[in-house]
Amino acid sequence: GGELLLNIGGIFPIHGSDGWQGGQACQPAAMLAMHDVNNRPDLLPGYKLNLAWNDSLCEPGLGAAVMYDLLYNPPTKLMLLGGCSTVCTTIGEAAKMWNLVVLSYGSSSPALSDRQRFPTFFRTHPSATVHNPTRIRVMQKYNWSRVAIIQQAEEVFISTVEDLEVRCKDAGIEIVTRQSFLTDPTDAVRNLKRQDARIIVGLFYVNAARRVLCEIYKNTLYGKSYVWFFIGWYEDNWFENPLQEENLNCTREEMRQAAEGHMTTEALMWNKDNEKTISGMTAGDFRLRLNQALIEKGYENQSNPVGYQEAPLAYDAIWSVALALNKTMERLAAVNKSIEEFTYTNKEIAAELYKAMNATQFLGVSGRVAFSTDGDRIAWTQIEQMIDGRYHKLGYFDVQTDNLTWFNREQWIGGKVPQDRTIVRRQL
Ligand SMILES: CC1(C)CO[C@@H](CC(=O)O)CN1
Repeated sequence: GGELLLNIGGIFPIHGSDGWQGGQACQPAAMLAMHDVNNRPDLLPGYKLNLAWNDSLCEPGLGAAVMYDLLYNPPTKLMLLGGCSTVCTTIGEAAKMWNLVVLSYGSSSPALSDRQRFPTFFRTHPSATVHNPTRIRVMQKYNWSRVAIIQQAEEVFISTVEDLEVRCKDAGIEIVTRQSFLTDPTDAVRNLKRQDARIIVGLFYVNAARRVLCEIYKNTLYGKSYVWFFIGWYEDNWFENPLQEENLNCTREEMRQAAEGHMTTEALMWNKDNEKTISGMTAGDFRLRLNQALIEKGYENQSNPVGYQEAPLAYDAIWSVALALNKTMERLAAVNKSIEEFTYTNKEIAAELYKAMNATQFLGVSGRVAFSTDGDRIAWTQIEQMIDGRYHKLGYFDVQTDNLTWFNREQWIGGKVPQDRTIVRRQL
């Protein structure tokens, strides 16, 4: 009691049906962090962090209205917390008019790495381009220098492929063909077959992935001569889901056959379970507390809510805000200034808040939290392979140290690594 409040605004995608409703698990995770940072006597002494938030439904227009409501109503907010990519591209571009740092726990769009458009934007959620150095590293491990790409025509995948093309060129890896489709992948997959593609990177949302997989089966673009790279954040049994409802004319067994052996890449969002983090919790401890919080919110099976996977990113986002505010208050005190002087036109304090956020470095429940100069989360990735219908961890990759941890668990049909092209044997 009696402490002054440090106010921040929050925008969470909770309801709605478009995009990602990750606020369902991320808002409860953020509240756990609010409780924890406010119970730390060494953080924000004399103050309490206060989060005023509302639901964006992952709709940019509504997200903008929520932001205006937060900014045009007292008290002054020191920073904004954002959710999905579509909302953050709106909020992130507008925030500079109020000199506000925006920190997102749930946006993967590569477009958000543009410091010209988003000068004060940071994210604890890595960009979708985080997969690309990992894909290249695995290709190099198996000497694959001739690959193909197939993607859904969505902004996030278009900009991810552009980044992948640049990296392939730098690595001397030839892209024999790049196929894209809007909703029906039939022609795109058939063209892959025609071009004799063997090592193929596929970028699409999970419902499109099921359609691609069925086409893979029908074109026999699977088995010992092919390697597919899919995205790793689909739900585990994603290819056994409602095949009838999406009028896929492949049986469960055919989908399993086509899926056997494919590899996936994804960003690590949960730290190794046994490591103590800045809050004193391990990621395992956090999981238990999150599950309890979700049960209290009425989610009977705690992994039910959207955003469960990303919850550590929201928890660590609040810690990032608290640490940045703490550092800013110390630096202002040293020149006899106070954070209470902050207004939406005070560029000096805004610059201090930006510098503090930019320098963030701590071990959170989502792993090491640090930002690139573009405000992007620097994250580890993990590589898995579908073996006998189940995902097996093959290894981890840390792009910062170019360190690939490999468990040698991969399995190839016939025990031979697939080739990236047809080998023509000269008749002696
Ligand atoms: C890994 C995923 C599902 C990618 O999309 C993010 C949502 C978004 O980018 O809008 C949430 N996390």
